[in-house]
Amino acid sequence: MLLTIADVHKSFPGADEPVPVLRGVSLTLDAGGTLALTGESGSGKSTLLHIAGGLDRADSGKVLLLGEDVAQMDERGRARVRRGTVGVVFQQFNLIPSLDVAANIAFQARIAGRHDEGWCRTLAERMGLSGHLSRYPEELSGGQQQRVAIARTLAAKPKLVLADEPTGNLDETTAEQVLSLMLDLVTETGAGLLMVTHSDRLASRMERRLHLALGAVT
Ligand SMILES: Nc1ncnc2c1ncn2[C@@H]1O[C@H](COP(=O)(O)OP(=O)(O)OP(=O)(O)O)[C@@H](O)[C@H]1O
Repeated sequence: MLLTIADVHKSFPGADEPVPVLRGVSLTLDAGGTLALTGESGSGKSTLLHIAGGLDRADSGKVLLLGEDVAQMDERGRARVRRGTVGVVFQQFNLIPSLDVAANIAFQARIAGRHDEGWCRTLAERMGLSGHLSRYPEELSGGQQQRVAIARTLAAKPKLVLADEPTGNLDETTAEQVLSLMLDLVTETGAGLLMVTHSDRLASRMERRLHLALGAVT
């Protein structure tokens, strides 16, 4: 199993007392599997995604990433697991404005020590970015920028891809196209994908779907 989350609880500090955000959430994700996470605004989707990838820590429960319990790790341990296993795609593309497309795509893989020029070229081709490699992010459309962001994440060959509304800033047609590319590539690389989305249509493209309401799976 790639990811196992078992009975995870998480609260954030409130004005008087801690506010529970996740109340005993469990899920599993296989390598090569795709899981959509839906739910109302504030239901805890992003919090769960962050905990799944070791970006934040659960108060209690288990978060097993390839068998290692991330929930019990300190910040250093979680950072090691993140670098080795996890790739994140955000709604805001978060590209580096001073780097061209080729350098943006290679950036995370270089940091992780897993840069592979051939794989970067393949990703750029598959994402329809080959003709834009020496352009800068500000010279690209939103859909192109998000394709760069996805290529950058996949360039580091993550085993778990976490995506927080990755197409939330795109129009519906572009969103569908970008999601198709991401799903193809994730499936081909054998990674698992956990994606937060507000869109029923996009969620229906994933193998499984989990709905959160008030911090619990319904
Ligand atoms: N760092 C934080 N400190 C305090 N409260 C937080 C923090 N992060 C999230 N919350 C609170 O936790 C709740 C769940 O937030 P979360 O972002 O996980 O929801 P979401 O389902 O992803 O919402 P949206 O769809 O609007 O992005 C919200 O009430 C939010 O205000």
